Amino acid sequence: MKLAALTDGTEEAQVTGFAIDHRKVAPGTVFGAFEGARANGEDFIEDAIRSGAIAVVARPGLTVEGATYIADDNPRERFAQLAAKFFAPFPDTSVAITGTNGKTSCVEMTRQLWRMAGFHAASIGTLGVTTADERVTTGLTTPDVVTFLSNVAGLAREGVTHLAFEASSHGLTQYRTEGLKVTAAAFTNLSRDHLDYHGDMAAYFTAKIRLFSEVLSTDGTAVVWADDPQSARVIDLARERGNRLVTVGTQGETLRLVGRDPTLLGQGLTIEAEGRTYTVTLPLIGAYQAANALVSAGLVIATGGDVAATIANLARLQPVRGRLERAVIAKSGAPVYVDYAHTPDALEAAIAALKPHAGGKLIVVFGAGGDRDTGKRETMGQVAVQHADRVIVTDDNPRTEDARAIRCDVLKGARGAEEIGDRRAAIGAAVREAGPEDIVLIAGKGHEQGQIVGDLVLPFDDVTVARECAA
Ligand SMILES: CC(=O)N[C@H]1[C@@H](OP(=O)(O)OP(=O)(O)OC[C@H]2O[C@@H](n3ccc(=O)[nH]c3=O)[C@H](O)[C@@H]2O)O[C@H](CO)[C@@H](O)[C@@H]1O[C@H](C)C(=O)N[C@@H](C)C(=O)N[C@H](CCC(=O)O)C(=O)O
Ligand SMILES: Nc1ncnc2c1ncn2[C@@H]1O[C@H](COP(=O)(O)OP(=O)(O)OP(=O)(O)O)[C@@H](O)[C@H]1O
Repeated sequence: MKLAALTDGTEEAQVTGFAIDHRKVAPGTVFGAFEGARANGEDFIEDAIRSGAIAVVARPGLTVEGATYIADDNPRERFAQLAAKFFAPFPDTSVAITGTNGKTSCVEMTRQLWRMAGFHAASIGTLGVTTADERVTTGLTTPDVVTFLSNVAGLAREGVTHLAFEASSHGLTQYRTEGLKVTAAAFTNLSRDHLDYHGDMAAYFTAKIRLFSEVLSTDGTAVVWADDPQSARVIDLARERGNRLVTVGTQGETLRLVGRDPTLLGQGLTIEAEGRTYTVTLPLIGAYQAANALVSAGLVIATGGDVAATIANLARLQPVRGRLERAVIAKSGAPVYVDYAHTPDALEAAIAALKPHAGGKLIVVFGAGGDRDTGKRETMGQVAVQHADRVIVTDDNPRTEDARAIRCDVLKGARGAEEIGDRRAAIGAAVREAGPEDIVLIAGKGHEQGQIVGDLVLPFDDVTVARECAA
């Protein structure tokens, strides 16, 4: 493709690709030079041109010699728009999910629900680029703009028509997904996070809400978890812009959750929609998984899905990897869950989610990582003993620290807890000793596949180990 086709100019040079890192520039590349948090891409313009860049997108006022200079007050946005023209076409239906928690769960569930409805669907997020056949990790929740747009185009070439992706606040601030038409956007919730990057809550919320104020197509639909205190602002914004609205939750109007009955293995949901009442058994547990399932159903309905069929399909949702994932049912009948919770808040949320489902004891196995925030260890111990009935403190990526010393820190807050350093032995004790009405929670690793000891990553998967212990 000629550069002129992208810029509407007259440049004859052939574009071969896009890059925002000068080390990835090849002959024919359009280079985006942006000021970042750690480095300034403008410092690498000359290197990029030496490597063959034919155009540079950057802020106005620079001296660029030897390549076409595309100056723009918002170079990240301009770069993304040009890259989108280069990489297009994309799937017809692309939806984005933002919020502090629940993004990964929602993209996974939305993809599953679309597939059940017969669409060729994919998702992009923390767990990677996922299709029916494979999952490829990118390392970020919202990949950088070139990785994102090239992957989305690749999915379209494979025949994917429906894409759900996570829009992190970093991704939104850095215009990583610009240029892709977003047909529906969902908001899950807002709580404190990432203030190191955004500065304060107002800036963080502004970053998130850009999904609705600028990224969502003006003829698109806003899907909102209406029970969150910040949802009113998203709803107001959607109304101001004339977007269609789908609201879900106990305060929702499109899908109103009027009943939730936790059982040992799932939860019955009663949902009012379009003047009818539906009941469905969600095979996932915890109030927030019900919330994520409803947001995902909202997205599917927002993109043309049938209301009754979508609600019925909730009964067939598979757990998201490492997110309150039921690994196995112990011989006694006790379900064993694996969750990624590795902070005090997340541990408390995971225990709170499971507690109403347990007729007997809630048994928690967890540890704290080495070479990381030491302050959270005692608090995690406190949270565990306060909310669970039996607590086993074990190892979780001790890294270069003494594993016993880490456990000791956790145990300072966890009076009455047991200590079993070896993670396999700890999981084994919990799984074998759980009674028929009990629930086991193995927290901390979720989808991760290793135990980091020193500089070594020893293969370790909580789900596999739980299954082996239950066999
Ligand atoms: C804070 C942040 O988001 N950083 C990301 C961002 O960096 P930045 O634009 O600030 O880049 P920088 O390192 O200051 O460099 C500026 C520019 O110079 C370029 N450069 C830099 C060095 C060089 O030698 N040559 C060169 O060309 C860089 O490619 C960049 O374009 O752009 C880089 C290239 O795309 C990303 O790799 C980098 O992600 C870092 C590794 C990261 O850890 N990001 C995390 C915080 C993140 O984005 N997380 C979110 C949210 C996760 C969540 O919700 O939990 C996510 O979406 O994953
Ligand atoms: N709707 C929700 N409301 C509150 N907490 C939630 C919700 N969904 C998930 N969580 C909590 O957040 C954790 C992470 O869930 P999930 O991975 O879906 O979120 P995320 O926004 O993608 O976060 P990350 O990018 O860190 O993976 C869960 O283990 C749970 O503790």
